[in-house]
Amino acid sequence: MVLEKINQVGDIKQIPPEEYDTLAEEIRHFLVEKISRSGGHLASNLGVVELTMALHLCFDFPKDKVVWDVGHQSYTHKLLTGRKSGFDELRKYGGMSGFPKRKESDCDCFDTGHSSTSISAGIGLVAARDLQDGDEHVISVIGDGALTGGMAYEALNNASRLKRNFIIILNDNNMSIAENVGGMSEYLNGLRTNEAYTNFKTGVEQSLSRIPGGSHLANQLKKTKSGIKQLFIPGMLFENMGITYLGPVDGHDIGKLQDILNKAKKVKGAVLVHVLTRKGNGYVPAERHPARFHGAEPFDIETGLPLNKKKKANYQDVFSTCMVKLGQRNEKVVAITAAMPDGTGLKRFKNIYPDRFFDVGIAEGHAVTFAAGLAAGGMRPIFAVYSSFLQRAYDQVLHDVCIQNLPVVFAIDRAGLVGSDGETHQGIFDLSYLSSIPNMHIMAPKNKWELSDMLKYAVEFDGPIALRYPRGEAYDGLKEYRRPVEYGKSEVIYEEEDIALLAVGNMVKIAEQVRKNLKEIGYSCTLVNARFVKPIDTEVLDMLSADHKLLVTMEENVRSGGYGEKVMDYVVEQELPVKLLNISLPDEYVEHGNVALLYEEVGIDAQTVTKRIIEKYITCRKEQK
Ligand SMILES: Cc1ncc(C[n+]2csc(CCOP(=O)(O)OP(=O)(O)O)c2C)c(N)n1
Ligand SMILES: CC(=O)[C@@H](O)[C@H](O)COP(=O)(O)O
Ligand SMILES: [Mg+2]
Repeated sequence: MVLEKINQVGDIKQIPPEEYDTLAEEIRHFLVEKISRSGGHLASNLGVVELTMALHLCFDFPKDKVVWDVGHQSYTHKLLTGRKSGFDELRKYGGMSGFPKRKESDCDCFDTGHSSTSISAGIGLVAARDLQDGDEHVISVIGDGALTGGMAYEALNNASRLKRNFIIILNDNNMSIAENVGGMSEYLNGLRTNEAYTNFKTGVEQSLSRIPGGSHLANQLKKTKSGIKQLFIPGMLFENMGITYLGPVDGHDIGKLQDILNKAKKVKGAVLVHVLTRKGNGYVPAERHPARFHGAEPFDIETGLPLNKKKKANYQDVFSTCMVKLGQRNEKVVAITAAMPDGTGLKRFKNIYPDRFFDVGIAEGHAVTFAAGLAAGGMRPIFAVYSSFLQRAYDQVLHDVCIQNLPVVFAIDRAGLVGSDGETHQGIFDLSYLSSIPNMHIMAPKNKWELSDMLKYAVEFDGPIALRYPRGEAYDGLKEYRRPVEYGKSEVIYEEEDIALLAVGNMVKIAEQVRKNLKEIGYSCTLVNARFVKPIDTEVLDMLSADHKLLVTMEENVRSGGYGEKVMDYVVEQELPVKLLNISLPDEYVEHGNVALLYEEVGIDAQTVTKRIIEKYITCRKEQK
């Protein structure tokens, strides 16, 4: 086994070139085998095996720096930098992250997770290097999908001013998670597929070189600003911006990759190396279904089918069905995604109403302002977006939607702990960052029927409104509690005395279990489904504080700026005679791991909450005596 010889960074340089192909094959085999058990980002990683090997052959890590955009494709890099054994605990709590982490290795120079940051970070590393007279190479590896994100353009705009070497590798597999979209994708398609053009260009160059003075003419033409230059230089867009373009090159040919990277090293200023790869390369199911194998659940290697059969509908399935119905009922309804049509459940809407569906690319900020424009133009836009990805559109939500009080619906998916993707992807801040914005309204459904009811309510609502729901299986309990959604009103599910649990969204399910535990040991306990986080239901707080000793707020969001703090503000301001317990996440980042385990870690599982309530209740009683 060649892979056995790879135990630390630099080991690949001892491997003879004739063994490179075998090593690539073994790495693929290793990745498929490990990810089939742990789950993870398979297709993107299989696509960059040779590219990563070439990088490690041409550069010296950790002295040289590579920034992986999104970072979901960094598995081979981890493998080549002494982290082989980490794959047994990949994405598990306490185990190796699925993304680059500075704390994991000195070969990871910059943490990523959200898209389109690598060129900015790379330029920062270059500036730091130059200010300190360093001589290391800085390389940013960005995918064609990530190149749809606005930050990447802002960074390219800046990169043109660089005087010293900075290498941008465009890993173009002609795919985002789903099909890639937009003008840049079209442009890259032109560069990658226009073989006739490439042949024509070479032909013209060769013909010129045969006539006296022809080579000189060819070189002169390359230097002009004229349109004829197009005949010689692909990647004109980058060239015209002052960024040298090299390629396209076959990203599965290690020799060619080494040649082009060695050329790129010598360029003064920013250079973009256009590398063509195939997502899922070498594993047939992933080649055929790159979207399904983008972020794969554990699967059977032979068939490629998931090992765990889905038993119940996900929130995303429920959302998908509701969207189709809403689209049918109201032709003003339009749906927007920022490159996540599959994950958010908008694919069916896209297929049925293609004209009212917009995939804007990995461009959350643009998506929000685009939605604002649609709303200002009389449509009812629903932007389905992961909680953590909406973080980067804060100003657009405030400046473009909320100041104008426009009726945009934010369907905030993956709200709460998402699990294996870890700290960059946990959706635990949205209640805080949205609720500080005037005019914004926020709801959270307790179960799948309420998601549907809230979505209908939101589409009719005249102003900005968000509903947040978690990743995965939709709760199908409490079916009989389905009173109509009313502005700012919560829903009292069980009414007793002493302790009142006020739970937000999916925490209602946990609160049910907590209530059961408390009742088993003799406590009397009310359960309220908060429904609205903004505005909070003050009437229910007035009512509960009259005949309860303790109000317990429960939410899957950080404490600062969350529901519990809003309740506390009100209770304190009104001097209500009741004690409070705030169950929320600590103001910290939560690492990767199984969600049930993370619940225990952060103390929002039913058992821990029950224990904390009993302790608090006992203290309250003592104080009252
Ligand atoms: C801000 C943000 N939005 C959405 C995502 C989800 N996401 C992760 S990878 C990806 C597609 C990236 O495509 P590309 O850069 O081409 O990489 P590939 O998977 O094709 O290698 C998306 C949309 C993200 N990580 N960050
Ligand atoms: C890397 C990335 O940002 C996405 O691929 C993310 O991992 C998707 O997560 P879901 O599996 O929750 O759709
Ligand atoms: Mg891609």
